[in-house]
Amino acid sequence: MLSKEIQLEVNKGAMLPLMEEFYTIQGEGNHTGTAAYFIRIGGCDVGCHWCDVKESWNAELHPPTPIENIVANAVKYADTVVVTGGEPLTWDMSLLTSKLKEHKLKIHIETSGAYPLSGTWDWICLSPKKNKLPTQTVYDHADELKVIIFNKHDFIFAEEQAAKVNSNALLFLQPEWSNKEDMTPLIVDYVMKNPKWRVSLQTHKYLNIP
Ligand SMILES: C[S@@+](CC[C@H](N)C(=O)[O-])C[C@H]1O[C@@H](n2cnc3c(N)ncnc32)[C@H](O)[C@@H]1O
Ligand SMILES: Nc1nc2[nH]cc(C(=O)O)c2c(=O)[nH]1
Ligand code: SF4
Ligand SMILES: [Mg+2]
Repeated sequence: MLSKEIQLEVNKGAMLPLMEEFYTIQGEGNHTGTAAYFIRIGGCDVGCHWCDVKESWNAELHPPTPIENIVANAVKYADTVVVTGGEPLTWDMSLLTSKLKEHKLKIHIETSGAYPLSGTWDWICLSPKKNKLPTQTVYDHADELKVIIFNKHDFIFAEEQAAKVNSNALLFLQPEWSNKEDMTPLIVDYVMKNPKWRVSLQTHKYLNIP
């Protein structure tokens, strides 16, 4: 149990349950291959059965950390920060993103969109989930839509989500990692037949980097 004072700071977004921070190469989506500092914030109740960071789900396992400390680390490494989780929009991202902007960092988010958009972002990657569909604000502001393909039905879900996202969003299909041998060939065929989509791979896993 957090003390009342700390809980209030977390509610404001002045402290956040930090799981890990690491400097690496963005492995997925439009910015694949580019250096970025990742900030992984704990807490997610979406419950994807194939989630590759289930350790992030329980926010209580991750220490409430002042955003000043998070920002002080980020500025040492890169000019681009990727905020991920867990589900970062569980929390109010306004204070974190305004502090990062004071240091002129480019700020990207990886989100399921399950909660309303908070914070100010240079790039929003929306990866929608069937269990808890995105809120309208995230569909409206997403820069890229990245749908995970675990089975054939997910192509139908991908088209439904593409119809909901704003018309400027870039469209990506990404194989679910444990099923990639079966799904990647289907994605390749699909993108050749439907070239508005692009292939996204989790390249950091092939490179054995975080
Ligand atoms: C771990 S999530 C954290 C951010 C946010 N909760 C979300 O789902 O977008 C980061 C990205 O990894 C993707 N992802 C998670 N598990 C995956 C898996 N097993 N295979 C492929 N992509 C996965 C998510 O869809 C999301 O795009
Ligand atoms: N290298 C690398 N790229 C990523 N892109 C999105 C990630 C995430 O977990 O949000 C991720 C990650 O965990 N590692
Ligand atoms: S929404 Fe993201 S963090 Fe949450 S369970 Fe799904 S993939 Fe994992
Ligand atoms: Mg990841």
